[in-house]
This record gives sequence, structure tokens and C-alpha cells, in this order.
Amino acid sequence: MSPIAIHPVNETAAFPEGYATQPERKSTYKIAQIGADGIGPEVIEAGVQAVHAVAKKVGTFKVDFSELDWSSDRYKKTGSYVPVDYIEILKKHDAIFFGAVGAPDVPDHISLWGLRLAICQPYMYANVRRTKVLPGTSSPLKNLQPGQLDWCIIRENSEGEYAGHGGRSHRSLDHEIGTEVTIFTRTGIRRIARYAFQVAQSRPRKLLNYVTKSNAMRNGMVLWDEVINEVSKEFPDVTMDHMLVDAMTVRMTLHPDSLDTILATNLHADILSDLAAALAGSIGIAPTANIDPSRTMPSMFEPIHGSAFDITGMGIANPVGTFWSACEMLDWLGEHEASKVLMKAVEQTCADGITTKDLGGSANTREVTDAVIQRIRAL
Ligand SMILES: NC(=O)c1ccc[n+]([C@@H]2O[C@H](COP(=O)([O-])OP(=O)(O)OC[C@H]3O[C@@H](n4cnc5c(N)ncnc54)[C@H](O)[C@@H]3O)[C@@H](O)[C@H]2O)c1
Ligand SMILES: O=C(O)[C@H](O)[C@@H](O)C(=O)O
Ligand SMILES: [K+]
Ligand SMILES: [Mn+2]
Repeated sequence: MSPIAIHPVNETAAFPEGYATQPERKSTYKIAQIGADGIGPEVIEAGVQAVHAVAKKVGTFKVDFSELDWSSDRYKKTGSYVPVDYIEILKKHDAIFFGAVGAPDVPDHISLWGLRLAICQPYMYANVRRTKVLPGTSSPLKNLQPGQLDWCIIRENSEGEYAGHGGRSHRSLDHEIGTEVTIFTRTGIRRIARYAFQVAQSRPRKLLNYVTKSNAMRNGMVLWDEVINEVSKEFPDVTMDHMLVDAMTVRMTLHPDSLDTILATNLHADILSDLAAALAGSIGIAPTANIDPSRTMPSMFEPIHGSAFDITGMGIANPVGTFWSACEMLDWLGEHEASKVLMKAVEQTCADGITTKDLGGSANTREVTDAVIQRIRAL
């Protein structure tokens, strides 16, 4: 693999130019706040405080969070994660700031489909997941420095393995059947491919690495290859290469600096993005933007991680993934300066060694949050 010049940190974008600013800048943004389960409410509370601090610092806009109690607790009390008119409620907001869903006493497929997928799966077809090595933190890959791992993963977010097609029959008999039918459409592939090419085009390296499994999966994955190759003709300035997903895990681990923008299916990118976060240092740092590029629905921003039952209530959850998700949210709303200020404060906090245990530090959620807010004020 030929070495590629490494671009400086902070010059990378998650959203293509032209998408990243909403048509109308506002003096007050209305944000639906859904902490939901486990450490979700803990990190979202930290995120809300950081967003208020950065809005105050920048001084040109305010943020009005409305807290919604949509969670596994609500499900256990009422039988539903969300009210019937949940889409109408969400549409009254400019964005959704989400924690995590999942509880030890609710099956995971009920909780995920009841809340996160109920919101994102039909509407937000682009799932954008950035990862980089933050200053002052270290990757388990020995000697990897900030700048050598700086990726933007584009996850197809509406179809594929998450299409919701399938069923079970002959229940409890020996010949019981369970199917999970993977659905790919030309329209779905084309729109996410265009989005990914535009992201790649707006980043300095103009490099798109796309991932399929078109050796074993000889129908839908071959359609992916064909459509991506067609779309690539619209972007002659973007260099593209293709990886099979299994080999991609090897390349991510052994040659992280050969990758930049990465496009993959719903399930493949779900798995690769957890690996990406861990390779950069911790699952606790990575953000997610669930984007509806048409802006019909407010887009949803959340840390990549789940509700982390093992550390819930201990006050030690890493809030960095949530802060970075807040940066993505501010960017999407067009508040680029606020986004930069918040990210800079997070990077300074990491560089000063104020990190939670998952990153090797000894600070708790509160101490990291206070340190970030202090640095926002000082910038
Ligand atoms: N988007 C979502 O809401 C989402 C995402 C993933 C998992 N889930 C759900 O969350 C539940 C738990 O799932 P899981 O255990 O597979 O994944 P998880 O991400 O919750 O936890 C995996 C490991 O990472 C650690 N971790 C996660 N976030 C951290 C943070 N901010 N700081 C420090 N450590 C952190 C946890 O302590 C745990 O050891 C399940 O119900 C699952 O379905 C929800
Ligand atoms: O999509 C999934 O599998 C879950 O929502 C979760 O793992 C995520 O990555 O958001
Ligand atoms: K989450
Ligand atoms: Mn995941």
C-alpha cells in the first residue's frame, strides 16, 4: 500500500459542503433531548451543559432542549417507547440529541426497534461516524499519532440487514425457521453512494474506501458494487478503492493511515465503526450523526456507544462521544464556529490528560465535563 500524505487534524468534515448549513440560521434552536437508558441520560446531561456553555460563548444563538422521557422505563410502564404521534412531536424540533437505548430486562430487539430504529430507520438514510485519535490519548496501535487515524465512516442507515424483512414460523418445532432478509435497492444504494462521495470530496484527501462482501453475497452486494461504480463517474476527482469487509478489518488495524472516508452497508458499518472507535482509543469517544439530507425530519445525533449496563450510575461514562456528537449537531445546524469551539475544548481537555478510565485517565464524567466547560469559557 503506498503511503499517503497525512493532513493536519481538524481539517476534516463529516458533511458535504452545501448540506452542512440549514437554509435558515436561527436565534434559538429547538432540540429534542432523549437520554433514554443506562449511561444515555448521564452523557446527554453532560452534552446539554457543554452546548449551553458554547452557545453562551459564541453569543449569537440559544439552544432550547425539550426533554422527552422516551425510554425502556416508559416501555415498561405503558407498553410503548414513544407516543403514537412521535414523528409529529420530533418534527417540531431542529435536531434530536440522543443517548442510548437498551435495558437488561427488555430484549434488545424490542428496545432498538422500539426507539432508535423507530426514529432513524425510515427517515435518516445516512449515518455518519467519525473517528480520530485525540491529542493526549493513545491508540492500542503502538505509536499511532493523531492524524494517522482520522476516518469518516458512512453507514447506510435505512435498508440492508436492517430492512426489517423476515419472520419466524413453525415456532418451537425442530424445523422452526427464522429469516432476516437483506434488502438493497438501487435508489437506496445510489443516494448513500452520492452522499459518501460528496463527503470524500469535501475532505482534503478526496479518498473513498468502500466495503462490500460481493464474493459470498452474489446478489445485493454485487448490485452495490455496480451502483457505486456508476456513481463514481460523477466524482472524477475522488479516488476510490474497494475492500471486502473481512479484509477491511485487517487494513483498519495494520494500515489505518491508508483510509479516509469509508462507505459500507448498515450492518458492516455498525461493526466497523465500533472497531474504529476502539482502534482510536475507546468506544467512549466516537460520535454518530443520523442524517436526513432532505431535512424533512430533524437529524439525530448520539454517541456511537450503547447504554453500558456495566458502568451505569457510576458516574464514570466518557462524555467525549456525546460532546463530539454535539459538535456534529451544531455543524449540521450551520453553527460552525460553535462546533469548532466545542471540539477544540474537548481536544484541549484530552491533551491536558483529563480523561475517563476507558482512555486510561482517572477523571469522572463530571470532571471531564467541567474541564471542557472551563476551556470553552477560556477560548
Ligand atoms: N445507539 C444505541 O442506542 C445503542 C448502541 C449500541 C448498543 N445499544 C444497546 O446498549 C445495550 C448494551 O450494549 P453493549 O454492551 O453491546 O454495548 P455498549 O456500547 O453499551 O458497551 C460496550 C462496552 O463499552 C463500554 N462503554 C460504552 N460506552 C462507554 C462510555 N461512554 N464510557 C466508557 N465506557 C463505555 C461499556 O462499559 C461496555 O463495557 C444493549 O441493550 C444494546 O442493544 C444501543
Ligand atoms: O444499529 C445498531 O446496531 C445499534 O443501533 C447500535 O449498535 C448502533 O450502532 O447505533
Ligand atoms: K447511542
Ligand atoms: Mn453499533
